[in-house]
Amino acid sequence: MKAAPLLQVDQVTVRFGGLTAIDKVSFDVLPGELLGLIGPNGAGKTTMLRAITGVVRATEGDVRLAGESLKGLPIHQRIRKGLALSQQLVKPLRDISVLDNVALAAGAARTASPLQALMHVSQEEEARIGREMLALVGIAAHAAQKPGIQPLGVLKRLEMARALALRPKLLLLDEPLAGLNSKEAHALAETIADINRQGTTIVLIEHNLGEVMRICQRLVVLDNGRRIAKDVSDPRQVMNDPAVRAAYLGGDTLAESQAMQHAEQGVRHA
Ligand SMILES: Nc1ncnc2c1ncn2[C@@H]1O[C@H](COP(=O)(O)OP(=O)(O)OP(=O)(O)O)[C@@H](O)[C@H]1O
Repeated sequence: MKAAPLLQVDQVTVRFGGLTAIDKVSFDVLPGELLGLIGPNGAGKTTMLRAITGVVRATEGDVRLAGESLKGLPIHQRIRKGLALSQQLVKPLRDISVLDNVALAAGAARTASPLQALMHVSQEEEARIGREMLALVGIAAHAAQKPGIQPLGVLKRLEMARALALRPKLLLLDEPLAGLNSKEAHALAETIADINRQGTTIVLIEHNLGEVMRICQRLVVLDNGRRIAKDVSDPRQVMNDPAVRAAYLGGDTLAESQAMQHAEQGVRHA
């Protein structure tokens, strides 16, 4: 029997004034999955993540986590229910250590505000979770250092560790590989696959299609706010779908043709 979906996005529409950024999009995420959410620039990927986490309100439709509707819930309550978003822009607290940044997030998972998290009694437990998460994302050696001196690759991993410290049922990753060179991107993609193998369900937004196809089990493709491409079991087949090729190549921007190149390299190397 097929497992019940962990996340159900049901006919979600998001409008900004006259612009429809998401148009009646539906998809499910199964427990344990690593699902890629892809599409060319402006397709609506980030808006979809924001609608899931409650940063923007869906104009229509519903999002359910473990069967429970999130309609009307503010961001912090959605986090309590098991969502965590790791953002593209990395913004750690610069004056405390890498470990304390993660421990603070672990505390915030159990209290209502960052201030309460700071004063939380079981700081040892939070530090333990912090160390565990830093090891999981591969930056345990940086625990005592300040974020200010860390390269982007480490900061991206720190951002991921902070999201994981919330012990989410579902981790949403918004372009984690952006700005990294190909070697760093490959290594971080491997870490994301590892996090998934160790039990975290993940939705990954990413333009680096080679890495997406290497690590994702299934893809949802957006274009102009709509879902395109059939649901196929092999993500590498998705790039053969004429609608997907047209969506990526139709824009004719450098980024999009690079995306296709990445995809083709990914298929060759897989
Ligand atoms: N807060 C907002 N107000 C008005 N329009 C918005 C807002 N956020 C996004 N949009 C518009 O919604 C559409 C989808 O944008 P979105 O950022 O979700 O796309 P994306 O697929 O994440 O793109 P990219 O890959 O370039 O990050 C775009 O036309 C964008 O200009």
